[in-house]
Amino acid sequence: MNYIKTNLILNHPLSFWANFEGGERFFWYDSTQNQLIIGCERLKAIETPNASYPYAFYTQTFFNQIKGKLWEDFGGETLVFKHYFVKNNHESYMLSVDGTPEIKEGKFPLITHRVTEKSSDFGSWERLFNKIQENFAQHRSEKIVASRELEFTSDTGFNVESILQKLITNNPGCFIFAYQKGEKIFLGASPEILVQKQEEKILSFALAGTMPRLPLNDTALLHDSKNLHEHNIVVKKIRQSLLERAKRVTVGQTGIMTLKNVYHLKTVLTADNEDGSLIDWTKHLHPTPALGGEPKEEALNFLRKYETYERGLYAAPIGVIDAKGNGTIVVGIRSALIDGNTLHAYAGCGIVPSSDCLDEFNETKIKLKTILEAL
Ligand SMILES: C=C(O[C@H]1C=CC=C(C(=O)O)[C@@H]1O)C(=O)O
Repeated sequence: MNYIKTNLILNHPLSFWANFEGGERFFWYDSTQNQLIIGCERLKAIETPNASYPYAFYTQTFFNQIKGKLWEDFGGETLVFKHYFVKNNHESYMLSVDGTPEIKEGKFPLITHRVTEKSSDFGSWERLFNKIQENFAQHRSEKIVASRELEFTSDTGFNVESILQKLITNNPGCFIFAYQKGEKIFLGASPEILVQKQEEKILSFALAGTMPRLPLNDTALLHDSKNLHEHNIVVKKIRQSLLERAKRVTVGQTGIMTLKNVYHLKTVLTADNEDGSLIDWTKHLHPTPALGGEPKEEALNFLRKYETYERGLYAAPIGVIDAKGNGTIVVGIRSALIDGNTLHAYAGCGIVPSSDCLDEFNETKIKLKTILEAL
């Protein structure tokens, strides 16, 4: 495809996004590299990212099949767009395949949304938690990542530009994403790389094990047996999955990732890519036991049966792939789906036999703050 490149300096990069109001569009900000990519107006869905398109936007739903109306026809495609805006430390430009649109500068004030929570049901969490403990008692699995969906409404609707700005400010070190199709927008700030490909180098984060960000918890987390167990299941599984396709795999030292409200245990794994595209690797790794459980199939069957709502793109692969096939796929956690005046927020946590029901419930509440503090 013949994309025309035009230098474009914007006072506010969201002006590009806002210019395509109501259309299909995606937003991607990698704060680790200070790189922003916005794509607007679907050109088409493609099978394999290739040199014809500067960037492809990839989403894969958590489960292969979608249940219910909310997530119907939303995600599960590799999309290329007619117009892109790219900004990094060196350049700021637009790429367009279909004429060069005029971009008007906009103003993007920060809004404080007044939201009402539909209900926060500890009873249903407790039932799910107890079912998981039964599953452990029957030796069917060793870890299951349970989640919650919460509904918030706002009489005035949701101002996506304001939410995105707050997500960026509040979450250094994270990947800020938004995908709009029709009336619905999925957005969030994920700290977790599922797989990153840079030529022949493959990288994946084992990110699991959490404590609230309070003094001394960073060191406590490194020595907490429940969290280390939860974490090591993920390290072991990702290492094994990488070894199935790569000869040399390196497991880094386990350390702490510090986020606005929580500490996580984090281990970086790297491998040499012998063959396989970023999408092949994504399909091979998803879901790690940081999002699904161990063993994978048992956890997936369990979650399908006992979680009462559809996960859609929550905890599922989402990211950007460039023309050379390099890119980053994160997992869509610390996220929400906005549908008109309703926002569905998601948060989960890894459950192991020694987990405590109330502690884990409280952990999901802290993780939900990523979204709630951006409203
Ligand atoms: C599933 C989520 O978090 C995962 C990522 C980091 C730490 C996690 C944990 O400690 O349970 C989860 O595995 C979520 O935020 O919804």
